[in-house]
Amino acid sequence: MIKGDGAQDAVDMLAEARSAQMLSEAESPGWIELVAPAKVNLVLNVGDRLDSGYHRVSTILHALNLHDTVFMRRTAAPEGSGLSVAAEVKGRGGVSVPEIASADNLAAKAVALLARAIGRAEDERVEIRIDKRIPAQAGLGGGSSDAAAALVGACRLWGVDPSSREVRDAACEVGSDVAFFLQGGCAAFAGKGDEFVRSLCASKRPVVLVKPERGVSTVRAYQAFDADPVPADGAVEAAFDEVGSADDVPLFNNLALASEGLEPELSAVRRWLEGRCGAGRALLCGSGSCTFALCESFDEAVAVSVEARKHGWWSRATSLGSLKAAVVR
Ligand SMILES: C[C@](O)(CO)[C@H](O)COP(=O)(O)OP(=O)(O)OC[C@H]1O[C@@H](n2ccc(N)nc2=O)[C@H](O)[C@@H]1O
Ligand SMILES: Nc1ncnc2c1ncn2[C@@H]1O[C@H](COP(=O)(O)OP(=O)(O)OP(=O)(O)O)[C@@H](O)[C@H]1O
Repeated sequence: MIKGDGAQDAVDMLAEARSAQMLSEAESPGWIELVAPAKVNLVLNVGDRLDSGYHRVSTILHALNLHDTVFMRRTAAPEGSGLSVAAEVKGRGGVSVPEIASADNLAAKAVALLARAIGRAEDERVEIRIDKRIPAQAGLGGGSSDAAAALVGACRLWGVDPSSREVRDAACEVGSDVAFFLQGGCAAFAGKGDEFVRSLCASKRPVVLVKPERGVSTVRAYQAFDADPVPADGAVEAAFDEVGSADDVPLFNNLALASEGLEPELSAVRRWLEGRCGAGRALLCGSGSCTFALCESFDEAVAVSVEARKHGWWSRATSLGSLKAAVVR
């Protein structure tokens, strides 16, 4: 639900109070707290469709300081009951969360996959609680980041090495963006988006995020791309191979046109942001429906965000950062 400025402030304050309550809960024995950052794709260069149905991509992803918070603990379960994983999601800071059944939650799926991969057969219950500040179906990778954080959390609870092959394989099986969140900062990935190529020097640049109410399904965006593919240009390929710093990456996303075709409001958001932050500074986040724009200062990002909310759009001022899925407490 989109709210006006005053209502938004009240919701933010209430969310912080509730969050503090959850933190003290997490401080009780057995709970660990993890950070699960959002991402943007500075470059998303979609190529051929592979036999697997996935597309070959070259992408440069960057973590944001906007993040979900994931709480986890394990408790004993009756003998013979095996492993059960329960995940619960609560929207924070004005983010409304779709109904996600525990078994469908990407964080719960990731933990179950890892247990299978390492042959863990204890009778136990793993509980996951997610404070969600990253909107869903936004192209910000929220579900994927929660999954990466849950993998890191399970490693801590079970004494598993988070850099092990089993963790990497479980990440790739859950989704193509998950591997990035284990890496964090700014990094180039290839394959279906899950093959690490190299790290780039991360930026701290302020950004503003703007999302219309409706989301975009990633599957539908790639289908629309196939119906009318947009080729990458040579300069983008060179940047993918050579640029060393996030601040020097030229923004590019050849999936954006397909998403804009599915959701015409996305072009309006992009044009509106270009008018405020400058041409070439605004880009769709992955498959959308969120668009980000690079700003000169945090003050500018806040001012644009306040304006965007007046249009009924969800918006946040944040910045690029070096976060990755990690235990914080
Ligand atoms: C748009 C991006 O977010 C950019 O980082 C990713 O490419 C998508 O990442 P994701 O949400 O983790 O996507 P996945 O859960 O792996 O895939 C969802 C669906 O998107 C399509 N998909 C995804 C990645 C890819 N390289 N090619 C695809 O065609 C497939 O139809 C797939 O079934
Ligand atoms: N923990 C989770 N958080 C958010 N969505 C989840 C989660 N687990 C499962 N989902 C499902 O995944 C769908 C996509 O959610 P997500 O927020 O990751 O989208 P996205 O930002 O477009 O992803 P991406 O950028 O990786 O394409 C949601 O519609 C929801 O049904």
